[in-house]
Amino acid sequence: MNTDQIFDVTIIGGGPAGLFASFYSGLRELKTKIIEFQPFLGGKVHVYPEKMIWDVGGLTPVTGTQLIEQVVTQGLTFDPEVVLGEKVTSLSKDEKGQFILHTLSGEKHYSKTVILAVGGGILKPNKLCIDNAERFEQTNLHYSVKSLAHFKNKTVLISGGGNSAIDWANMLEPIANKVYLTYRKDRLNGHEAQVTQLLNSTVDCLFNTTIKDLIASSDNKKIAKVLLNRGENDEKITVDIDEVIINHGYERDSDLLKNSELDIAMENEYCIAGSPMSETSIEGLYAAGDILHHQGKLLLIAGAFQDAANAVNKAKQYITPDATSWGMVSSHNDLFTQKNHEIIKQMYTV
Ligand SMILES: Cc1cc2nc3c(=O)[nH]c(=O)nc-3n(C[C@H](O)[C@H](O)[C@H](O)COP(=O)(O)OP(=O)(O)OC[C@H]3O[C@@H](n4cnc5c(N)ncnc54)[C@H](O)[C@@H]3O)c2cc1C
Repeated sequence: MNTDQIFDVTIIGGGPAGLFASFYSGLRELKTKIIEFQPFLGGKVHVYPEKMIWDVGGLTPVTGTQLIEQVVTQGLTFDPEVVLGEKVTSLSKDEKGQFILHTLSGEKHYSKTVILAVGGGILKPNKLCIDNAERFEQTNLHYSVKSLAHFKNKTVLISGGGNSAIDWANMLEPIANKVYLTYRKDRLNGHEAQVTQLLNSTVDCLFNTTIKDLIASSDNKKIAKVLLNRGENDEKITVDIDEVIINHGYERDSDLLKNSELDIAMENEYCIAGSPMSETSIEGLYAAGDILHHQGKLLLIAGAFQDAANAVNKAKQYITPDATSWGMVSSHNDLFTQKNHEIIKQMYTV
């Protein structure tokens, strides 16, 4: 990879916002690069691959996995350069006003404009604070649910009392043999309807308990039992389990914004204070998706798409001031003539 090339637009983050920005940037005929920390594209949706998503306009309910497939395919329509497994650590501008993106690997990337689509930063699940717990991560200790089928007819213990833990408990209840929920407090901390559903279900809620120890199977490969402590008297409870799911929230790595020498106006510790047109306080630097706050913000994937298109349109006009303020709609856009031709041919070829 030649990182000396100057791109028109470099998008940091390959979630829904970054991928739609990539598609739209291609539609506006901008030379585009995406840099993503994870070894895969799709962003935070990977946290909930099997959940149903209903509120993306024009899509009947899709699973997280199906949405990822769609946004990745769309995002790659115009063959952007994609750099995976790379963390952008800071941003600066050179004397010509071009952006330099500094990365953890030491590579530098150069761009006329940058779109920050970094969501809430790099998400790392808070791990279970038990010595050597990580050895079970290859077998039956999970920090997310990748496949509901994996838990079919199993005895599952979920640790956590927030929305995600409650959600997984409700989703796994009809599939698993038995679901336990351990939570350190005496009351759950989730949406009312979901909490009511959980409390009226067969899920066994073990309030005021915390995981004290993981007891291994005889071959030492899996967790066989979980030892819980209850309340101030340290009452001990042992639960036989097949699978353990930990949902203790996420640590956010937002080093990029903290380390950058550009004075990017922030709304709070995590969100960029931008305009409804996705502009930031820095010329040529735009933002889209969860990272961006503005007056008309819709904190949904649907809102991320609008931010992304606005960011690209602004980038286009920054580079070419007399360019139109938005791109030609796709149904009339000549860019798609060849692609449409191929699709129609496939549709009508028996
Ligand atoms: C459990 C759950 C359920 C949800 N359900 C829905 C729903 O039903 N409908 C809905 O509309 N929304 C839902 N959301 C919210 C939705 O997932 C987010 O709004 C959406 O993912 C935001 O997209 P994004 O591209 O802004 O950020 P993200 O999806 O967070 O993507 C940001 C990407 O940037 C990368 N990145 C961050 N920092 C760097 C860096 N320094 N260098 C390189 N890469 C970096 C990250 O690795 C990540 O891949 C849900 C969220 C959760 C957690």
